Amino acid sequence: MFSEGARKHYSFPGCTMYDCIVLGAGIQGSFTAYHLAKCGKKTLLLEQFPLPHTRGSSHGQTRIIRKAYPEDFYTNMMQESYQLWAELEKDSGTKLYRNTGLVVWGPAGNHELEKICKNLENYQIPWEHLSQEAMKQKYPGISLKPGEVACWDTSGGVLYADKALKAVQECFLRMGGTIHDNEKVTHIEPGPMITVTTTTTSYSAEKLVITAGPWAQKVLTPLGLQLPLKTLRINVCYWKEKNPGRSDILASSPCFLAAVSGEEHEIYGLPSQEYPGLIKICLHGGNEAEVEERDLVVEDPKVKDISILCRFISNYLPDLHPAPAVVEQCMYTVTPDQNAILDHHPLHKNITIGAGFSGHGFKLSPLIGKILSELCTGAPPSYDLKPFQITRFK
Ligand SMILES: Cc1cc2nc3c(=O)[nH]c(=O)nc-3n(C[C@H](O)[C@H](O)[C@H](O)COP(=O)(O)OP(=O)(O)OC[C@H]3O[C@@H](n4cnc5c(N)ncnc54)[C@H](O)[C@@H]3O)c2cc1C
Ligand SMILES: O=C(O)[C@@H]1CCCCN1
Repeated sequence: MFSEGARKHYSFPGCTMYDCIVLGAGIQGSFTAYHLAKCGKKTLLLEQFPLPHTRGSSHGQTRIIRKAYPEDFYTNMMQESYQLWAELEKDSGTKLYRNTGLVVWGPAGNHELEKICKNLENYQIPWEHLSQEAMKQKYPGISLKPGEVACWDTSGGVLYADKALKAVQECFLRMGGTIHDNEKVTHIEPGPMITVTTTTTSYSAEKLVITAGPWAQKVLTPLGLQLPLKTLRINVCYWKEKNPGRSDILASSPCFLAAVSGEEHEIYGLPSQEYPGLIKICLHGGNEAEVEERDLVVEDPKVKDISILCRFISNYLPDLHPAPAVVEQCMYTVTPDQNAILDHHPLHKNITIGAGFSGHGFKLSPLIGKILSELCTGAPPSYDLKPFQITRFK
């Protein structure tokens, strides 16, 4: 180990030293690097692709933000996450959040829906119960079925995802951080001083954080760690009005989550943003796919996501064409319980891992970055991390 003074001057030939290296400049790695730089750590953020890119999980213009969660720890964490988003808006001078409200609907008595309402109530977050009739008044374009009810989370809305990623990376650079993009990490040599080799050169650091998104398992296998992560290819679908400008679905749509009876997966939607005249509605799920091979669709998909969505549109949003107008792709990395992994490598304690955000990690990312930076520097964690520990998997 080097003393603080020695460290400033020491470097292996061709091997620059940092306090911390963060592998992966998606939203989680970028926020981790930002928090590390905020703590005064000399931090390098490494990214395999030229930035910005669309091959991982953090691209695109929009993501849902909400406090409505069935798990109370998420509702609790979202309170601070909203504050951190507001701080980033202020620091970057960029608007990143649009408050549209969020509707969650499902059959009356649905267990998850009841837990959501209970959490909003317990945390004193303004919310409303909406009957089928009340929904018809508020959102005539959404047609609930008899026996279905909704919960209205007033804090819900849209995060401008690509602007957020750019903003956090710019703030990190302004604090003295370093980003090297177009530079893939090809080897990690663990030890008290970790050596990270890339396609360009080598670096060393006392601490490493791995936030590799759908590449996480590929990075962790050579480090002797197998995690129960699955990578899913998600079809991001945009839908058009049958009579453009005639219904008010595009103008007044909230964000929504729907638990449809008889369907295994949730469906979600966001107001029109990316493509004028189109609204984004997707399945919270997809088919397993290797991240590098996601464009090579060879077999019949197990999850018939597009047909499920077409059926849903016909039943619930009859003013829209029941066939997608645009389909794009994104990747989920899911764990068996859909909670992320935020933990140290079991053998190499100076390596911290953030993985498996299971399709809902964007809204939490300012806080995830803070938690990963705490794990990395050895500061006491701000939250109980039991739901995120590796040891929960047998
Ligand atoms: C369709 C879709 C909809 C979603 N909707 C929502 C939503 O509404 N609300 C919400 O909160 N969340 C949502 N999410 C989830 C959220 O977007 C993800 O949880 C989040 O983006 C994950 O970020 P990440 O940094 O872990 O992964 P990524 O963004 O994939 O970042 C990982 C990075 O690591 C880099 N990398 C990997 N290996 C290497 C290597 N060897 N060397 C260098 N770099 C490497 C990759 O290139 C990549 O840039 C959604 C996700 C998808 C796909
Ligand atoms: O994180 C969210 O709020 C949504 C829920 C549905 C799937 C996509 N992500």
